[in-house]
Amino acid sequence: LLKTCSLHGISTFSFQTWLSQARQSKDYALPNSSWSQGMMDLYSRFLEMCKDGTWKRIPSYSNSIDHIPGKAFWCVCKERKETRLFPRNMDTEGVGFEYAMFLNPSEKRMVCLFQPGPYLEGHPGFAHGGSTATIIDSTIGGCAIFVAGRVMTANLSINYRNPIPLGSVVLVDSKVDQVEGRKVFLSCQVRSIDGQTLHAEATALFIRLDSTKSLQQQMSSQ
Ligand SMILES: CCCCCCCCCC(=O)SCCNC(=O)CCNC(=O)[C@H](O)C(C)(C)COP(=O)(O)OP(=O)(O)OC[C@H]1O[C@@H](n2cnc3c(N)ncnc32)[C@H](O)[C@@H]1OP(=O)(O)O
Repeated sequence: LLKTCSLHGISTFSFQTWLSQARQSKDYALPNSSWSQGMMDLYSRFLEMCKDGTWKRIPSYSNSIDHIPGKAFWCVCKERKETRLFPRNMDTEGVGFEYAMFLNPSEKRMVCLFQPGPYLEGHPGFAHGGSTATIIDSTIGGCAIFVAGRVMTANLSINYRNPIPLGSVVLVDSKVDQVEGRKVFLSCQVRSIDGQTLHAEATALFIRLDSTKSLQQQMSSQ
């Protein structure tokens, strides 16, 4: 029997159930030697806030399926061993997307600590806008999935305000603003650690894929 919990009236899989499903895979959201002191300090600060249960650290895997609560339902193909979650597609630590996410369920909020590496370069010394879009989509998407279940990005609108230096650490802060039927509206800001520099801000629309059944009902009927 699947355990579920209710988040502001929305049925979601229990965090523990999902964790136990994904426990065999390598977790890439743990500190490694490429993380700067700023990244480590921010990570420690959020870990501290996890102690009373307000925030939850979100593990990160190289295969997309491992991220999905109730992954058996999502997995329309049998095995996808050759695929990789896009932001986890580089084997060398520190060269691409280094990131760790934390979820605040009661605020319907997901934050992502992001350190862009040298292979994400756009203009010399700065992160490519597409890499910024990727980390925003992943953070907002993770937030939407945890709050609403099976969703896909329908619209993502980004205003780039200040370039992100490669090797710096930024905080991607996203939240669900509104849920209207199958539509989940979210917003996001990307800021420097000290909060003084706004790098980007975004709004997004995600669509819940099954209009008739909750995830709980879908899993129960399998
Ligand atoms: C922990 C980390 C986890 C990792 C997270 C990774 C997240 C990554 C997320 C992604 O990048 S997903 C990949 C990019 N997205 C896609 O490829 C989606 C492609 N589009 C589709 O598959 C479909 O268009 C979609 C599922 C989004 C919607 O199709 P549906 O047929 O289910 O919906 P429909 O067209 O019936 O529209 C439902 C409602 O949404 C509205 N809608 C749909 N698309 C819209 C749009 N683009 N803009 C505004 N409104 C939109 C539509 O008007 C309608 O409103 P009403 O109910 O009021 O009539």
